Amino acid sequence: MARLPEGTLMQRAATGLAAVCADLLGRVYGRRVVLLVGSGDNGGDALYAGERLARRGAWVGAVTAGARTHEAGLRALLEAGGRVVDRSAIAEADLIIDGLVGIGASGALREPYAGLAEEANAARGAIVAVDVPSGVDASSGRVAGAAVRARVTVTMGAYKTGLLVDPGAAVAGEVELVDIGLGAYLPDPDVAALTANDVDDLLPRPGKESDKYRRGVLGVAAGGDVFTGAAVLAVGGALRGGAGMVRYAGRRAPADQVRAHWPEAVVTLLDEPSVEHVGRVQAWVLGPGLGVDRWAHELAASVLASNVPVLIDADGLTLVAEDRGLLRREAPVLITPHAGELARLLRADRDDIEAARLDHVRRAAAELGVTVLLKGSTTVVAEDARPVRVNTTGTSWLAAGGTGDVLSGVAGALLAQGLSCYDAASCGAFLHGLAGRLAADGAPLAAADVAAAVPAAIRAVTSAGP
Ligand SMILES: NC(=O)C1=CN([C@@H]2O[C@H](COP(=O)(O)OP(=O)(O)OC[C@H]3O[C@@H](n4cnc5c(N)ncnc54)[C@H](O)[C@@H]3O)[C@@H](O)[C@H]2O)[C@H](O)CC1
Ligand SMILES: [K+]
Repeated sequence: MARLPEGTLMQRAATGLAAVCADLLGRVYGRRVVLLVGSGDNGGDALYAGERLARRGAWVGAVTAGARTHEAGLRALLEAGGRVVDRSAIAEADLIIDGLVGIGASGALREPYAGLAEEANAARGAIVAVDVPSGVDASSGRVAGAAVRARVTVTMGAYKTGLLVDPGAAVAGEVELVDIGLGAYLPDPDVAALTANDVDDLLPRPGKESDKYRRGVLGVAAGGDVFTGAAVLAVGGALRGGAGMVRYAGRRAPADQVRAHWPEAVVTLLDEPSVEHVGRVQAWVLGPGLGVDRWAHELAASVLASNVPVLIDADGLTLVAEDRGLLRREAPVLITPHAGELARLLRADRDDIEAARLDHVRRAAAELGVTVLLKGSTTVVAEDARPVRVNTTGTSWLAAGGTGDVLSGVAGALLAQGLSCYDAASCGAFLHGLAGRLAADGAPLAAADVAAAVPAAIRAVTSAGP
């Protein structure tokens, strides 16, 4: 990389930051801006942005929180007409710029930083965080104590992992990237996010020589006498996810429901808990609504005895948590737990998993020797020796019963079409999240709407262009 004069990167960062703040304020002249300034370069960014806003006529006050303050930045602010103020100014601000700490932070915010973060959160002014909201660990999204809750985070050079993964993502607000000319030098090589173009490249498409068998046949072993709907939703996801054919295998009640909803599916009514006579499939989805009784356990063992990839979800995960030996097989396994299910599998605490999702998803992949898709407000996919893929689509409206069953069907269909567990899981999560957004469009959705919106999501990634 060519050498840049000292301070150039910070000037670029401050210019981008000031532009976002000015946009948010609408009119800059006469508005009150308070800077929370820590002792490092994060505070420097805030001071130089404050200088720019002061030159445009804003009243700018800096609350200096650290033992030291970025000297040149403070001088620039004072020369532009800004001032140092005490913390009582926070409550009256139209805009608060959080420059307490950035990527140089370690551990929970100490005082007076923690108290300042709380005061800013309680104030009426919008908060713009510099690089990351202070209190969020930039490399993992962990929040160990107090954290700033930003309206917008202006991040420098590259998206930090902590802005994509909860709980960090939840307090980052809208994330604006400022290109400071570092290109691809900053991103964490252990974390990646698929773009629409990546998904477009990975998605299997039927060719001239395709027929329903060659496109990929998915087996679905799901649903029981209690949860018949899970079977219907998983099959629906699979049909919309592009499986050439779906073979459903199960008990009477769910089988009747699947037949009624999906005449396209080939239904085998099981008298015995075995899939031996179901016919050839290229992958299985095992578990949604299956139950956890002896019959379900035997059916799970029969599916896992096959030599094709298996996606395990919901009750299937409870069964393998009780009998981890079921996971010992040659063919690949993809598990799709939420935090509670992963807690049972790892004999860990659910809250610990929620607080450090990246660490736990990596640990699960390594310890269990399978691909892991951890569901939640940010879905993450891990496989040993690969970067964790963080899903960037999705919406809070997807937190609704049955949406996980649809995801199983979509990702299972991609497995049956020949994608690896890693790609099927991450493309499945991407499409499912996008389908959720399209289906919700700002209002509640039902899981069946998500399955119905999967083709529109596929069309959207296809037309995203290079
Ligand atoms: N890296 C780049 O190319 C650019 C970075 N920019 C900005 O600079 C910050 C990183 O600055 P740095 O000085 O390294 O660290 P911080 O300002 O994040 O914080 C260090 C400072 O804070 C104290 N501290 C650490 N942890 C805590 C804590 N838990 N509680 C209280 N105080 C804490 C520590 O003692 C240090 O004094 C980066 O984020 C960008 O904003 C520029 O944009 C230019 C390019
Ligand atoms: K910050």
